[in-house]
Amino acid sequence: MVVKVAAGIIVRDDLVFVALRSSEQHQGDLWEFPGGKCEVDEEPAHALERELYEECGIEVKQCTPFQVIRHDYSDKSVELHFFEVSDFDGEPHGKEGQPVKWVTRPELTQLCFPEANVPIVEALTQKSSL
Ligand SMILES: Nc1nc2c([nH]c(=O)n2[C@@H]2O[C@H](COP(=O)(O)OP(=O)(O)OP(=O)(O)O)[C@@H](O)[C@H]2O)c(=O)[nH]1
Ligand SMILES: [Mg+2]
Repeated sequence: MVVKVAAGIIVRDDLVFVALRSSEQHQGDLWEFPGGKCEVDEEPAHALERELYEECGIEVKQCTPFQVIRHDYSDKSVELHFFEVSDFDGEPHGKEGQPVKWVTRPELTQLCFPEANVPIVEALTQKSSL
């Protein structure tokens, strides 16, 4: 079974917002682009809006599909729908108590992300992206 996930690359002033996954979560203690699992029959864009409100307290106003990545972890297969979120209401924060930060795109390469995110970090650190 493949788990469908929506995740948001929240961008403002050329900074990107990232959050730390808790140690209890799958791929714990790694940085992530906030988001979560789609519910049954839920469109990824809808899941994105719901999850970013739940986890970061923002209302998405503008988002663009960025990349879809299918990845098999040893314990789980995921299909990650990444979106660029370029406009939103509210100030993103760790609404569930998770550590968060804004980083420059080059700084993304210094952080540990789940394996599935490697192509995303590469795309974001290429000069012409976003
Ligand atoms: N949100 C998010 N999940 C990611 C990323 N990369 C990645 O492999 N995942 C995987 O996608 C899956 C779903 O994410 P999630 O744990 O955030 O789901 P959720 O918010 O619904 O969480 P919950 O099950 O704790 O309620 C996890 O297996 C996680 O390891 C990422 O950048 N952001
Ligand atoms: Mg989540």
